[in-house]
Amino acid sequence: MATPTLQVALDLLELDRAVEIAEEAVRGGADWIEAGTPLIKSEGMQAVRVLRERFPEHEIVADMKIADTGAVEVEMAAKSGADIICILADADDTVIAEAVRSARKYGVRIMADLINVDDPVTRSHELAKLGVDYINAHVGIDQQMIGRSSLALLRRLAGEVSIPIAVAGGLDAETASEAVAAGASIVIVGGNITKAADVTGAAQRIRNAIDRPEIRPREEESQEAVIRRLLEGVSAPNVTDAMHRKGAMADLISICGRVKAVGQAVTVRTLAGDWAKPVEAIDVAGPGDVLVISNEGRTDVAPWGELATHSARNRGIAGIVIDGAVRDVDDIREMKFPVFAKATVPNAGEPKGLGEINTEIVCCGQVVRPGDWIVADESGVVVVPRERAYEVARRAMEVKKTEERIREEIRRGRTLSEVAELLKWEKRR
Ligand SMILES: O=C(CO)[C@H](O)[C@H](O)COP(=O)(O)O
Repeated sequence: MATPTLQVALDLLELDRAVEIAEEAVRGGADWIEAGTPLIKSEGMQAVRVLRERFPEHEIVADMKIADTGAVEVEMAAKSGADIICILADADDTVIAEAVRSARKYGVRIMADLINVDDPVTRSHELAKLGVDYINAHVGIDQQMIGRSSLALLRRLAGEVSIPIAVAGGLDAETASEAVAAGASIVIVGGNITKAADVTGAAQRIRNAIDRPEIRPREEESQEAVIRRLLEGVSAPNVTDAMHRKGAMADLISICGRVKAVGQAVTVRTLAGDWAKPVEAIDVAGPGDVLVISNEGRTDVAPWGELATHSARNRGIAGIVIDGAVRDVDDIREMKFPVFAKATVPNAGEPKGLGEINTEIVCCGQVVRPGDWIVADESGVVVVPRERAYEVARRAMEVKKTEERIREEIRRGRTLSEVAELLKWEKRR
């Protein structure tokens, strides 16, 4: 078997950063360098020209995702220095044929990207007949976030397609290894190299994995377990970033400081100071749940205190969120239990039993339904609608990874404004 090719996809907006990351990735063993679609949209063909100039010995891939005017776009990329140019596999045959004719004229190759193609096997046969050089079994970044897998797509194609197959979409060292074992000759990796603080190390790990592919048995994980694992690995700010700055509850503080709670909501609506329903909800909730209590936003009377916290902890409850006040703060702090409240106040109310458990509530400005996911840490509390939990958890993890590289660049001496090119990206109107 020929050595698989490792292609690093530079899906950034800033050319200087992209070049620096490419240099580090090449040191880690990347063979081909891709000007990713966002980079091309941000910097135009200059991105391809600069990469060509800086990496004369490497193949440069221009991920144009061509949908129309195949000849013109191939010509642009070829004249800028690309060796391989990407086209959408579901572009019309007229576009593909023109792109291929143009590619032959300029001595470059065409890679067809199967993103969103309904019948990838039939389309791959057609593309091969049209003269395309490579097929890319690609699951796009947004599609990955809802759980679609590039490996599953690759496995449908393996053995069916006569031209070399590339694979792309959320690959890491483990899945890259599986991709080679499943028949990929080109492994395309974006975020899991380019977002790493140590880009060279990340590329090296993937290089080793594809040079010596091995399949390790995977443990099946339920979707709920995946969501929990991902959310436990990110912060509340990562989560609201992933939700376009939505979902954060207002005015809450962490009573015990640096603690974290992740879990599905058991909701409680109670009347000011009536602590019967909050305490009954401890018995309704299971291990790993978060009690979210709406107390009419009142901060002059506490429906929660030390004994309730003790009981919740015994039951394995992950945390408590109260649209109101708590008391016995010194004891709760000793327990280091995740309690988030608006205020502290010494007086309790009475257990009258008014209110309800597990209905939709509004807590600190956010609608919370039973089963919605809660992520709470020292920055505050975020609600994730249960039907979007998997996607948001995946996106939050991507936010965290992106920050890892930015943090590294700041550590090396750039300002945040420089890294993000804030002046360039100020909104014009
Ligand atoms: O073409 C792309 C997105 O449309 C990406 O370059 C491709 O998906 C590889 O990046 P990642 O490994 O982060 O998925």
